[in-house]
Amino acid sequence: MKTIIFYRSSYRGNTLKIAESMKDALSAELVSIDSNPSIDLSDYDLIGFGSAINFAAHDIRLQRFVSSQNLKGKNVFIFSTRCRPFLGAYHSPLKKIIERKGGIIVGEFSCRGFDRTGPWVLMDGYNKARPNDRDRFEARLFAEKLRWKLHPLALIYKNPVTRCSEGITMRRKGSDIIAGNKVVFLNTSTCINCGKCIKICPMHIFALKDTVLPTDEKNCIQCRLCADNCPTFSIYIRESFLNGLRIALRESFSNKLQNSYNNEDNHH
Ligand SMILES: Cc1cc2nc3c(=O)[nH]c(=O)nc-3n(C[C@H](O)[C@H](O)[C@H](O)COP(=O)(O)O)c2cc1C
Repeated sequence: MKTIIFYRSSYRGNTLKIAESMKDALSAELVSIDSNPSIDLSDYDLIGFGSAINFAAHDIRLQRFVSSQNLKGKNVFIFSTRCRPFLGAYHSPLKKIIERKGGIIVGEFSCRGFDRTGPWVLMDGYNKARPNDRDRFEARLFAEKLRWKLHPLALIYKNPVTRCSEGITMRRKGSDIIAGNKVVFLNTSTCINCGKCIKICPMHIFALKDTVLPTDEKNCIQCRLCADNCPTFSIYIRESFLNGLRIALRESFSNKLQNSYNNEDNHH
């Protein structure tokens, strides 16, 4: 599926982070509209447009760029980063332009982005460190889902095949498959089974069954070595107070964590 993503990310590069995650998942070309691109879109099966929300709508330059394109019959998705916790009608102006140009909107995505303008200066910025790993993970899932939705065999083949092996909780999110349950989330659609996480995890929570899976996530200590070293950003660790508590209890009242750490042969 030939895909191109146009973006503008002029404030902090927030939207670019999201665009890059989508680019990877869709094997897309990524083009900044600041380079004044003049590209014939007739060859493309899917076209993405994304920017910050600036004053309750997509960046005005992106809106103008979209207005100048011929999108007749084209599948289009849009995305944004924004400061406000909820999206509301922020996407409406761009959606109207796309519809006017004959495009078909097949998906939309938005997440929060760091903002240190206006009142947020007082607290040295709002949405600190956003988009974060989870936002990028969600962006990839969104893109994967689009890929499946637009697959020529999508009607017959409604969900991607699960590469599940016994004993692993599989969580369905839309049509994407995530292995793991509460702590370690592995996007099996994007995982390339390189085994880097198996090698790097000090707690030996990953194992190669038919494919790489987090088989022992209860022993995860949230060190993030796996997520930070995953070449396809397919791992997300849910850091939470409860998980911190679980680790502390396991460490204090049993030697399960120590055993897992010491057991070099565990699951390899
Ligand atoms: C000039 C300006 C106007 C903005 N207006 C809004 C707004 O109306 N609503 C909102 O939620 N965020 C608003 N923001 C926050 C940006 O949408 C947010 O920081 C975004 O992630 C920036 O993305 P970028 O780094 O890709 O440009 C505004 C930021 C700037 C700089």
